[in-house]
Amino acid sequence: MTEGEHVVSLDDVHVHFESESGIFSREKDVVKAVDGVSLDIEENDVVALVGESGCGKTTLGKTAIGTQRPTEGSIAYRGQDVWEARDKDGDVEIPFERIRRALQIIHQDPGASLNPNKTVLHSLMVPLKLTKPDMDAFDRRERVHEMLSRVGMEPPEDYANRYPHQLSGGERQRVALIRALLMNPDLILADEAVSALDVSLRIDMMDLMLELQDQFDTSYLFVSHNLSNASYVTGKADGRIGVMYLGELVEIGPIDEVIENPQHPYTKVLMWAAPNLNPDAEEEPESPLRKIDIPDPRDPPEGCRFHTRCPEAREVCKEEPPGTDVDDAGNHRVACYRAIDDHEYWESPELVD
Ligand SMILES: Nc1ncnc2c1ncn2[C@@H]1O[C@H](COP(=O)(O)OP(=O)(O)OP(=O)(O)O)[C@@H](O)[C@H]1O
Repeated sequence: MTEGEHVVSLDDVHVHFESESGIFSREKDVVKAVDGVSLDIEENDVVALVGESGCGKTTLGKTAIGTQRPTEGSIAYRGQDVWEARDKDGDVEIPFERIRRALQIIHQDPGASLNPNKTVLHSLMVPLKLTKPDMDAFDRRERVHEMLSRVGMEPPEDYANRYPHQLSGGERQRVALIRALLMNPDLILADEAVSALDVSLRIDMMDLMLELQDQFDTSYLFVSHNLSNASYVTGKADGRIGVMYLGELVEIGPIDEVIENPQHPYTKVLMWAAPNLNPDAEEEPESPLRKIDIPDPRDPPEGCRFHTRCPEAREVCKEEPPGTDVDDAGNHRVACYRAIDDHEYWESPELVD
């Protein structure tokens, strides 16, 4: 990788979905699932995206691994535009096939991505055939057994011969993780990958992912509606947390800074809702939101999208969307006027409903 090239770089990415608004209507509604997000993912990075259901986390994650085409903006893998590679447009330095292997996913429901009619051994041989075509069948089998032992599935010979339905949810998720890792990826999108597991298994799975990160030299993009999980995994890995609201990345920064010094009022709301991150929660039983309902993503509010619910909103927030302000080190970004000391926000009247 030459200097300045990130593993994955999203530049002003928009993903808008069109849908018919009604049976008799010819009008198209547009859902702005992702709206103007820029994000760089580095070597051995851990980034978690958090936010309420429907805020665009999965869509942004899929865009980052090249399975969702942006409607505007670009995504590059090690400097190569992913969709130009896919379309064989211009000078393609990294073929799409290589990019697809480098960018992997594990889903919330690994059962859905494992073939129910194939044994664990069969499913795990597939990536090895692709990445190590010269390896013979005996060595492949050994490698699969070694990986099963590595994730605690002992005896591996037994697990290798099982079908997905003969595994628990946690075991299936481990197989999905091994399968992704055997592709030698540079980035794994873990889309709610631990959400379906019970709490102790969740921690085990997150620990395992981080332990294997060093061995496999990969980065992770975690998508989670649960701020506690996201902060656990990024805290352990010294990673970053990105907060999404209605298609926008409203705050991103190193985990300690975001949790200890949240800048966006929406990040503070998410923390209020995560009791283990907010020791004062018992003293603050009232939700800090002005309104509970999330606005319709087909018709997001003008100005700052959060102004309709924000406890700190002022008249000026109804006008221009706030740009992202960056701290001195340039690594904690927040899209809120409150981050700018001399902004006219501070003179603007409070918003009353
Ligand atoms: N293929 C699609 N066609 C139309 N709309 C879509 C499509 N995929 C997602 N959306 C819409 O885009 C918005 C963002 O969805 P997305 O799944 O990315 O959010 P999310 O934050 O991951 O939510 P969740 O946690 O519920 O999965 C939602 O309003 C969703 O309904």
